[in-house]
Amino acid sequence: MKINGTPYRTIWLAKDGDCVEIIDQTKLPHEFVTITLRSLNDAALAIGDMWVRGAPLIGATAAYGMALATLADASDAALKTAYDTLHATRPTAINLKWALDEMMAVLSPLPVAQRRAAAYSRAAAICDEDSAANAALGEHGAKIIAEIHRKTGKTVNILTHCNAGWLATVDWGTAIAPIYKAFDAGIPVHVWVDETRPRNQGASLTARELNWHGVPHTVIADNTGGHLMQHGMVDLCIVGTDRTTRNGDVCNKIGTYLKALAAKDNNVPFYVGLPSPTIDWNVADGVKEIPIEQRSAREQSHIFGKDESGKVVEVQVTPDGSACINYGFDVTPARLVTGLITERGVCEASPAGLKALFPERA
Ligand SMILES: CSC[C@@H](O)[C@@H](O)C(=O)COP(=O)(O)O
Repeated sequence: MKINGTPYRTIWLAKDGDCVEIIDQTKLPHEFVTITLRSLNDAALAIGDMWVRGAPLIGATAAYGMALATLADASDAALKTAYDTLHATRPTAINLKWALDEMMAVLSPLPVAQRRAAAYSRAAAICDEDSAANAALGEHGAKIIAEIHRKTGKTVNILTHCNAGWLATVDWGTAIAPIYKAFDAGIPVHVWVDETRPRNQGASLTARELNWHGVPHTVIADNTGGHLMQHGMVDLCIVGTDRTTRNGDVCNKIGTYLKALAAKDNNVPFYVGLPSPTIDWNVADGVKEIPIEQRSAREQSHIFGKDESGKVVEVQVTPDGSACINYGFDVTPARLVTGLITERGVCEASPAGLKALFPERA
């Protein structure tokens, strides 16, 4: 996507052909800074400390992390260390394991001397595949938005949670890709952006990228969505996901479940955008089986923002001594999901729906 007319992806190979460049998302929305990753450990830090985040981008960064590891050592033992190091960074997004497994499947059978070139080639392909899948799911999802506009003749109001735009992927985004495609096709849209405490990915990242693209949007406190839905101010919800089970349960940023409940109560369609590497075919019951990341309590007790002088500062919002807990994700059961928007089309959030689109996985 473009930033002030310049096309960007969220991750790309540096000019030297070895290092990898990323956008430091911890600095957004106030500063645009890129970081050069030079080693396996840099890639692991980038994922763990959320310089990059969002399930597809976590996967792409892990793939390049494996490639960076081969610069130092491409032996079987070194690959295993790289796999384990990267896999331990964040537990919930299945794209991480998917990308690592893809890399291992390509690298393990090769002689050590051929692994480095093969690793860079597969990592680049994973990035291209993610971009293409998201563009395709965007086209499918845009048809849903277009249909609502055809029926109402009015601006389509879409609520989204967290950041599932191009910053969360290699390009295009998942939940936001349909919005970009609809907007670019001239359909009038307006996005309600949940701020998404505690890390504020909505307020800082979704708002930032919608703003870059010129898409009309309004940032709301996380608790506002239900009220808007009761008053007919939301035509549909679209969110992303970090892991969707073969039954269609959707794990996504904490607070997604409450939005799905409110949507159900108000007959607002609730869609989920996802490229197929986000489907965990090994898991059926999302509530029971998906590991939910718990991050530092400091992300709950403190908040970053820009002060009057333009300096970015961190302030404490809770009293000294109050305990905080920070669950990163929750699971929305399939029964609350209207449909899954994938690169192959839209399906019901159910085993049958997913099997129909991905018969080779049945
Ligand atoms: C296209 S991204 C889908 C999800 O990864 C996104 O909605 C999300 O929850 C990201 O969480 P984050 O903790 O910022 O990595």
